[in-house]
Amino acid sequence: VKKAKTAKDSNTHGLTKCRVLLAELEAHPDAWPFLTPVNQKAVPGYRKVIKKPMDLSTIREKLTNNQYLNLETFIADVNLIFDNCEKFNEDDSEIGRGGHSMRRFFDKRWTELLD
Ligand SMILES: Cn1cc(C(=O)NCCCNC(=O)c2ccc(F)cc2)ccc1=O
Repeated sequence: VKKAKTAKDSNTHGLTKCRVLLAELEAHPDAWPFLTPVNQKAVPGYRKVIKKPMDLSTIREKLTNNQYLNLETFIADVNLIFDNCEKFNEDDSEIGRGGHSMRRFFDKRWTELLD
C-alpha cells in the first residue's frame, strides 16, 4: 500500500535514487573521463569553452554534503557532465563516444527508477 507522500518522504526516496544512480555511473566502464574534474591545466581550451565544469566526484561531494534538494537538481548536474562532454569533444572520439554511452545508460536508468 503506497504511503501518503510527504515532502520529506519524496526527498528521502529521491535521494536514495540519487545514491543508486551515482554508484552505477561511477562503476560504468566508460566513466573514467568523468570520475574526476577535467584538469584545466592539462586540457587546452577547456577553461575558456566550458563555463560550468562538472564531474562525478563533485556530484558525490554535493550528495554527501546534502546539497541536492531533490532528484531533479541531481539529474541536472549529471546532464551537465554529458552536455559539457558533447560541447568539448568530437562525437567520433573516445571521450565523445563515452559521453554518449554514459548518457544513454543514465537516461534509461533514471526513468526506470522513477516512481
Ligand atoms: C570529460 N573530459 C575529460 C578529459 C580528460 O582528458 N580526462 C582525463 C582523464 C584522466 N583520468 C583517467 O584516466 C582516470 C581517472 C580516474 C580513474 F579511476 C581511472 C582513470 C578531456 C576532455 C573532457 O571533456
